[in-house]
Amino acid sequence: MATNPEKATATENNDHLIRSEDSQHPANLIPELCKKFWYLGWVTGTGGGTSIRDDDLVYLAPSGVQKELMRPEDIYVLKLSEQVDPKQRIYVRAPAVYKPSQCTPLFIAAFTKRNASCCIHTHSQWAVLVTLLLEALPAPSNRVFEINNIEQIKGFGKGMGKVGNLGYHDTLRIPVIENTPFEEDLTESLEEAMEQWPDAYAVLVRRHGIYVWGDTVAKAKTQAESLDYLFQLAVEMKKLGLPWLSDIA
Ligand SMILES: CSCCC(=O)C(=O)COP(=O)(O)O
Ligand SMILES: [Zn+2]
Repeated sequence: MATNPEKATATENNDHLIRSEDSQHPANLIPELCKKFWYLGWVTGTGGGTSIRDDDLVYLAPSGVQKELMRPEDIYVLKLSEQVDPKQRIYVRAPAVYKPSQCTPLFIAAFTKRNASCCIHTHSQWAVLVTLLLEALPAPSNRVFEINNIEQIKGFGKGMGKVGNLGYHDTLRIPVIENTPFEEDLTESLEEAMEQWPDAYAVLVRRHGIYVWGDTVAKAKTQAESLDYLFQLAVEMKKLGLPWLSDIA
């Protein structure tokens, strides 16, 4: 069932939460990152977005805005510990003119279920193409992207809370969930995929894009970049008739 959020209000203005001279402050970093992601084709036409958690505070973009043109004053802030009902979010800072991102429950899932500090949602065409290539396969192969023996796989951690990164010969697996008409209705299947694939740092959404998270903003960003590289490579490999999995020792 769609739970399209209405305009959110905060009890107090709390503008100090989004005003900082520090370029690394989430309210400055989210617009900065989204600008970079727009140039990569990840947040085209208002799609996609990024959220950052700093301890209990979660920083979110508004819904339906040009993500590359956002400013710190457009950013929503909520306290994770204050959320009781997902349909009645409590914001500690909310811009008057917008609604919060439809991706809010999905970002929150990455923070609560994975203890992530950053979650990036892209509408990258490479991610979408990979889900389309997988769609043609029989179940359950159509529900996971797998690739091995490619150097860029080393860019991924072994799993949240685990030490070290994947090795060159390891197989990187990214689960795929089916799209829904409303973004927030993806939450249940995203959470199920997180349960089923505890070491995954990302979930692909068929014909839609991807959610990628990390223990830090830098890890979420570099993993999103590594994935996009691998998806582009995978599409080109498919065109050349090359397999994504190989048994090179
Ligand atoms: C053309 S974007 C449709 C909604 C979507 O998939 C998305 O990622 C953006 O949601 P938001 O509410 O953050 O604008
Ligand atoms: Zn989306």
